[in-house]
Amino acid sequence: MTHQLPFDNSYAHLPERFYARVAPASVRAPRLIQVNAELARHLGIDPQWLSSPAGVKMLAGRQVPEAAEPIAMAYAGHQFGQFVPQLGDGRAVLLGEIIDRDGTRRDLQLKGSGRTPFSRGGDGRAALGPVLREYVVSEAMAALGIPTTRSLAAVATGEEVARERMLPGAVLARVASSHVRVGTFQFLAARRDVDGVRILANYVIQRHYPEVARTDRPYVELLNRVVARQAELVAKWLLVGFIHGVMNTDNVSIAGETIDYGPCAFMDGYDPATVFSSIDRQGRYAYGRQPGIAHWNLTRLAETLLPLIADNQEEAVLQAEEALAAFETHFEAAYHGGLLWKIGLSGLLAEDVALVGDLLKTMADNRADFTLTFRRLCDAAAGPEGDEGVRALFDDPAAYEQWAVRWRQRLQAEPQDAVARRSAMRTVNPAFIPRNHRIEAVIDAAVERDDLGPFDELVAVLARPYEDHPEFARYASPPEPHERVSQMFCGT
Ligand SMILES: Nc1ncnc2c1ncn2[C@@H]1O[C@H](COP(=O)(O)OP(=O)(O)OP(=O)(O)O)[C@@H](O)[C@H]1O
Repeated sequence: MTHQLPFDNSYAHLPERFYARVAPASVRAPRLIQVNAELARHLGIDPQWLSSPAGVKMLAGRQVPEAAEPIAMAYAGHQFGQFVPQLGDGRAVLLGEIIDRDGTRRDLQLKGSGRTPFSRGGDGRAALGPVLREYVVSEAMAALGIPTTRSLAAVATGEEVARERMLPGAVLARVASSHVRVGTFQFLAARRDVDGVRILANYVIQRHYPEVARTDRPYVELLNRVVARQAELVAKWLLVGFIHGVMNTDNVSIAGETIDYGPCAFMDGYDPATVFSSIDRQGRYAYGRQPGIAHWNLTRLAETLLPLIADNQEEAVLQAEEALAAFETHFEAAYHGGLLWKIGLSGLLAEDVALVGDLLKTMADNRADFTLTFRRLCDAAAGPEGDEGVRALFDDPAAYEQWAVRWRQRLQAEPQDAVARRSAMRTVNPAFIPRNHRIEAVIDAAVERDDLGPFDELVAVLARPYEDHPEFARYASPPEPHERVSQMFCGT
């Protein structure tokens, strides 16, 4: 373990037009909120050092480590369908890259660490609430097995930020397999910088998809890989009831990780039209629209790659369209396959898609809690004595019972030991998700009472989401009517 961070940087050596060199702003009185010790060790960083005054200074941007080459990355993006040619890290600084224990290159970025040349009118800061939200949800996603950026640490800055009112400020140390976004390609393409797009594409291939370098059509193969990863990612979101909330092209990671936990939320009662973001008035990013939006975003990526795919425009378009068309196949396979696992089936028969579709429809009609329904189905799969728990989640219990008759018949066609089936189902149906009302309570305690106890506890519960923790059963429950959070502000 070294006290010097083992940086090994690559992005900062790309052409200077891809980013701006910056220094994180110094903050007055940094105070550690949390260090993710396991992740630190995985990166070869001593968690004790990271928690020490020297480590906290680094996390707060007060002391830049020797081998760091801090930069703010440039990017553009379609925000709610509107193209903005110049966004970029307005409040984030990429300190450098670290090769982790598995040999994977990871970015270490400070989010909320001050103004950069891309800040536009913003203050470059982050408020404590959104930092805690991103920490909780990104770590929960990782524990659920969903590709995501990670949270290495959070520090309070001891300074206030001006939002709808004055709020305590914080910085999040975020780790990602890279921060290259669809918007990074768009930034270069919008400037007709084909050479830049090629350099970026080659960089991404080398970093994330080295296998395509040896193919005859590396750029269309790159598109194929990104399409497949995004399709699988969105399927995984749907399978746990996750709503990203702000699927702008600047929030689509080329590496296929979930990035930017702004107005995100997990559904309680199942309803595919659910929207949480207060600024998403049209429901553009509703739960059920996420696959279509992902495809739309990937089409924007494809447009930037056309000049690299083929000299002949028509030929390039044909190849790109073929790559984009594969989205649906990847998505359907991942989504339907995942749903079947969730109801205890591994083979796919023709009628299975309808069977699981009817369950979802019944859940929607009855506003059944998404997470609890599937978790309790694990017990019901072991025998009808488990039905009671599921039935109780439906306004009309008979609707569930009718479905369960068909389900049991279908289960019999795939004989399996009841205990084994229940155990297998419990590995894909979490008991704990970061429910919105719980996150709000954590933020409220931290911001209003300077009490981080609820945050620590929630992070600990969500680290093992597939296990029962009877002492934390209250975290598994949906909100009571008075606890329900129906809207999320983009609150930054
Ligand atoms: N307080 C702020 N000061 C300066 N720029 C900001 C601020 N808040 C957001 N931005 C910039 O506005 C754009 C959109 O913000 P958004 O909230 O989607 O991103 P973010 O949460 O800051 O970053 P990321 O996507 O890296 O998680 C980004 O370019 C971001 O850097």
